[in-house]
Amino acid sequence: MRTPFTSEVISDVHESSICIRLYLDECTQISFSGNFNVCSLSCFPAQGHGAKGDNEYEFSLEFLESVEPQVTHRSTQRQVNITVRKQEHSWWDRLTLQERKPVFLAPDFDRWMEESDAEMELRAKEEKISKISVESRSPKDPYLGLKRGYLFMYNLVQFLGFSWIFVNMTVRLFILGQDSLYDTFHTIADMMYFCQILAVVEVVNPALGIVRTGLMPPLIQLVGRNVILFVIFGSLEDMQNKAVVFFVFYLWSIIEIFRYPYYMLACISTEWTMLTWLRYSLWIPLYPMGVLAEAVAVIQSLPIFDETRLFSIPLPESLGSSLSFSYSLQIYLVLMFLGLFINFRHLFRQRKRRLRPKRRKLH
Ligand SMILES: CCCCCCCCCCCCC/C=C/C(=O)SCCNC(=O)CCNC(=O)[C@H](O)C(C)(C)COP(=O)(O)OP(=O)(O)OC[C@H]1O[C@@H](n2cnc3c(N)ncnc32)[C@H](O)[C@@H]1OP(=O)(O)O
Repeated sequence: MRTPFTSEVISDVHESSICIRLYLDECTQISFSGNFNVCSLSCFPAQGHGAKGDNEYEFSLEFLESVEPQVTHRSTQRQVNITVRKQEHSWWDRLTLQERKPVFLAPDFDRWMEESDAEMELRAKEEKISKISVESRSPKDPYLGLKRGYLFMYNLVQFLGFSWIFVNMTVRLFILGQDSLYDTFHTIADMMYFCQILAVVEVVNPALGIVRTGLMPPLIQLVGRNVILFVIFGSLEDMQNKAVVFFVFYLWSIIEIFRYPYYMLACISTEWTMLTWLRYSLWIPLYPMGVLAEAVAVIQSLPIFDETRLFSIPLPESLGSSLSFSYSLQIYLVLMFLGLFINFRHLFRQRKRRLRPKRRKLH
């Protein structure tokens, strides 16, 4: 008697069954004959026909617990798959009675299942079924192609805009060194104005149901950035040649050169794992750094607003001449950290949802 396999038998274990795969050596055809034993000791006798003629083959395994006598098997030219049903549906600590597994036996970890995997698998199946039933109940959107085309173009334009900003700032930093920090505004502001005005679309999109996300996080981001860009930098010439402009613009642009391509791929139902990871991870250091840089800009602008009285609110003479805009900005400083907290929590949830490990595919 010989074993029908070359070097190893691969097996995988599920709650209710075991699948054993034999990789055939000289056999081109193999058929199992006779009955397989009940209880835990199973003999697998077979007749094979191959290059070396007809041969009898056999191997045996003593399973940890009892198995059903009926065994199903399917043969191809390269391998035989034997499925053995467990008598009781339960999770086994190991496959064989003997603690050391036979040398010819190797687990197939791609298909191996443990109790926790099975639960995950069940949950994934339930989620899939409920998704399919929701999809089948909701009518197909006739404007889907149009919406996707519009979003793709929007994201492309933003990606090009922010890439231009990022590349321009990086090149200038390399060529001019520290000097480049002080005239960022004059070289970059027009493009940043364009991108940030266009970003109004990001609040309009969820409001019109074009993208399925909350209104608040993009609104906080839009208002937050535009206050800094238009009110702090745009209206105060004294702020425009400060180094903080460089840090604010650079931090904004780094996140966007990953976020917009991610959205572009989403529009064509494509996903690159690395890009998804970057989109949902880079914000962890960048968002607090960005808000910190913005807070520095606000703090630096306070004495300038006090001095210039720009945007100050006129008061009745009895209360003094006017209320400096710097008071509003001090309240805004508190709101900024509240906004950071709301968006950080939102992005953290999004990250958990998007980077959830994908379930292993079985069979
Ligand atoms: C009432 C107003 C109060 C104002 C108070 C003011 C206080 C302000 C203080 C805050 C200051 C913040 C200023 C900002 C600073 C910085 O930017 S610092 C630099 C670093 N910044 C970041 O890291 C933030 C980057 N921004 C974002 O991540 C987002 O813009 C977001 C608004 C924070 C979250 O976006 P959201 O769209 O909700 O999440 P996503 O996971 O990205 O998308 C959800 C789904 O929607 C789809 N989608 C969204 N947009 C698009 C699009 N343009 N095109 C295509 N698809 C889009 C996306 O694919 C997701 O779909 P699913 O995957 O199917 O869920």
